[in-house]
Amino acid sequence: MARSAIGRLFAGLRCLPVGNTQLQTQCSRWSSERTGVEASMFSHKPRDFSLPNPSWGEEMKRLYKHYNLQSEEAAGQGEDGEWWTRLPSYNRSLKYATGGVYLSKMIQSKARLFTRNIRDPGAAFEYVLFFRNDKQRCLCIFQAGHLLEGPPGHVHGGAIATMIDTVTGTHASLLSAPVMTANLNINYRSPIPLGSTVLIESTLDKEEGKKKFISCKVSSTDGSKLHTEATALFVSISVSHLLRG
Ligand SMILES: CCCCCCCC(=O)SCCNC(=O)CCNC(=O)[C@H](O)C(C)(C)COP(=O)(O)OP(=O)(O)OC[C@H]1O[C@@H](n2cnc3c(N)ncnc32)[C@H](O)[C@@H]1OP(=O)(O)O
Repeated sequence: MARSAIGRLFAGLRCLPVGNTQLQTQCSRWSSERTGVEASMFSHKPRDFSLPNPSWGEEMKRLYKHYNLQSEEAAGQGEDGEWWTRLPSYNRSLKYATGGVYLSKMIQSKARLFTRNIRDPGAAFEYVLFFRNDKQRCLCIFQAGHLLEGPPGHVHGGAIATMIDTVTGTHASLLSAPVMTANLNINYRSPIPLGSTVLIESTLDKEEGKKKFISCKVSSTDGSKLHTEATALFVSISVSHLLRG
């Protein structure tokens, strides 16, 4: 399938070197023309926010180790797709992919990904995403920081929606970037305690032309409690759609 230029650029962004050969192999399939894009995007090596930091609690670290070990083992064996692959995560997009002919140069240079713009580690969104190609599933380990409070002691519904959009949006982007969220339906079943770690899992339900239907659930790490359920629709867009403003 032909990829749009901006699709290749998004793919290039996702495929920055992370020391994971499996991911790089996979990425080179997603983006056959990434050479040159990586080097020109950043003047220095960007921080990968999906790596552990001192704010991570025991449960976050335990789950990260569990899935990352599979990711590393798979990379070592040169296997592709049958294991979880950790997805790196950066806090900025390409300046010409931030969209909008009305953006000033100042705003373009300061634009940062919403979920990765708090300097204080652990204060807001701490998360790491893994992808399993054969099962078409994304899994996110999410630790909700103190700045995400909604009801006392619990996570804000908008913050939960943000994470669901992030996980399902990343999932849809892996299928065919670039995409935009057209519809997001959320059922909040039980509150998420602030500071806790939860699992967010997404599954591809079906693809229809430009449309990707993805479902998602947020649950406690032992699987005993369902916090949130959602369905999302993503629509593939063209370069001109982002540049329209
Ligand atoms: C790294 C972190 C990843 C995070 C990911 C975050 C992603 C986001 O949050 S994106 C920001 C929020 N989303 C937006 O701002 C999108 C605003 N909406 C739009 O730009 C457009 O309406 C857009 C792109 C969704 C669809 O427009 P367009 O490309 O013209 O598609 P269009 O031709 O109208 O529709 C295509 C198909 O989708 C369907 N569709 C479009 N919107 C909807 C909708 N809201 N509900 C149901 N179906 C819809 C149409 O019916 C059509 O179906 P079919 O092909 O069967 O006839």
